Amino acid sequence: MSQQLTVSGLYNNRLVEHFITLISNTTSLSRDASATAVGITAVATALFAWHRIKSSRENLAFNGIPTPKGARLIIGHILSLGSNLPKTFHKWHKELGPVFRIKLGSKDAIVISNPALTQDLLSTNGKYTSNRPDSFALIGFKHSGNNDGVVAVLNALGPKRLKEENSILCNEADEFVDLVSTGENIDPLAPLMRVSLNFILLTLFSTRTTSIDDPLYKQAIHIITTFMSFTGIVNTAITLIPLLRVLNPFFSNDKKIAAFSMGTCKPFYDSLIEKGLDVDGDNMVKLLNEELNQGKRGNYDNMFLTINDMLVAGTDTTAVTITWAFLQLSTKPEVQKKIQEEIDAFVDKHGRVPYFWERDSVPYMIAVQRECFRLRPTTEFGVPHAVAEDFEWRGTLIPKQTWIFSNMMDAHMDSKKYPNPEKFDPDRFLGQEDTMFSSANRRPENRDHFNFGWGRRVCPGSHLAETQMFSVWVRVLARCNIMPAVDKNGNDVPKTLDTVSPKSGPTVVSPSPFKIRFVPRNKN
Ligand code: HEM
Repeated sequence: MSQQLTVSGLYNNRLVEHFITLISNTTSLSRDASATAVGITAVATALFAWHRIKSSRENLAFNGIPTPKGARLIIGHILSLGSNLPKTFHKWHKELGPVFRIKLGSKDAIVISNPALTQDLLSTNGKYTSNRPDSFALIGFKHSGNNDGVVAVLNALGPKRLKEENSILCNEADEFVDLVSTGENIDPLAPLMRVSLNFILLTLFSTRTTSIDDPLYKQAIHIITTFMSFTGIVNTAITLIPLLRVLNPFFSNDKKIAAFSMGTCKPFYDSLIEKGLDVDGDNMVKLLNEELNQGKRGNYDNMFLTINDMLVAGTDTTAVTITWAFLQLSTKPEVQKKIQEEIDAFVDKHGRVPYFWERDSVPYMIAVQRECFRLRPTTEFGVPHAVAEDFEWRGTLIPKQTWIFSNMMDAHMDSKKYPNPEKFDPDRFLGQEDTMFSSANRRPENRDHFNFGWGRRVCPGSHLAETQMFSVWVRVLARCNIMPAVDKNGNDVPKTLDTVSPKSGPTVVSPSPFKIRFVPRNKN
């Protein structure tokens, strides 16, 4: 026994030693002592080799990427994240630099803020960094790497097709203005969600909702917000704590989503698809069914993810972006006035407001849109990427399945790219005439902002989002002044980015409820 322990002692590893003692204690009871010694030595050698490989890999892994204090066994940094994630990450960036790593339950994650480094990690090394996390909740996102249906649909909805479909966007935007331009206090988020939702519903199924009380609206928004509630760093990380998953298998997001997908989403989508296939004229489900099912009716499971992707990724993103921007505009009458001068000049000449492809007639409005979007990103940390296989990045091994979050909040406050980043200064974007869509595919120094993500995963719906945002902005500002809400004595109750808190949790960060007014303009 003492001899065996001396052999194991060479390895200078308490765990291995303990393991060998354990085996030798049990085996030496029933076997010949020398055979046992050989067996134990073999096991110890194998364990030692495994341990050395593991520790040398661990030493190289994340070599040089700092990590904040406060990680605990099993839960990692979850308890240190706090309730205000952008603030916590900003503090960690200040302490540790533009790249740091954290543990979210059992998961390794990298948070990166510097745009040039993010470009290098997520675009130049996109071959390794373009997966989505296995356990990432959004079914559509999770599978769009393998199921490129949604990207195909969105490509089909490219600039040319969107020009043809422009009247749909304009009609929806006009209806929005008709509805809200009462001068009453109103929270614009729900009616703006309806604008985005209707466009997707009309394009896919040739149907639309008639109001925010329409059961179709309610059910669609229920599905979208439920999916969204499964996402977000903290929500997802908590479901990754192995112990909790063992105690309660339903703690796993996957199980919750699977139950929700089959029980709620499938019947909803099946019925929409059936109706979409029955109508006269073209729509996307007819094309999809032709392509995927050779036009056969009855089973549409293979269209489900594409449809879900479109609805979930395309509805609240755009609506939330416009809502944050209108909040910012509501306390900036002088900015609105300058935009309205541009729009009015166009209307005087052409008898109508400009379309998206005529955006060079409203350069100041475009610059203001970009500045609002910079100051309040729609997703604070993008949509996480996951590492597909171990790879070396700047002398550091980044292990397979590491998650990567790009910190949009900090990237948009980079004072080299955006001098005086805290200041609302649309002039910084004047002269950038290209679309956000083309800017999103440029090098970071030539990009306007980073809201549409990175590399191979860059948002395929950015053109649709931008066209829609344009239609709504131009129609609202042509007809209304956006003003603060008033209290019962008629006094303004101004709200700003500092006083309307973001609803933390899901990936898309919507504002807590707030009200503003759309007051019809008196052009004289
Ligand atoms: C202002 C509105 C929008 C914002 C801010 C936005 C932002 C994003 C971001 C940050 C990503 C992840 C990029 C990355 O992984 O690096 C993404 C992905 C995606 N977006 Fe958008 N998006 C918007 C509108 C839309 C619209 C209107 C659609 C289509 C209906 C859409 C469809 C998608 C899809 C399908 C993906 C997943 C792509 C993939 O995983 O390969 N998005 N979006």
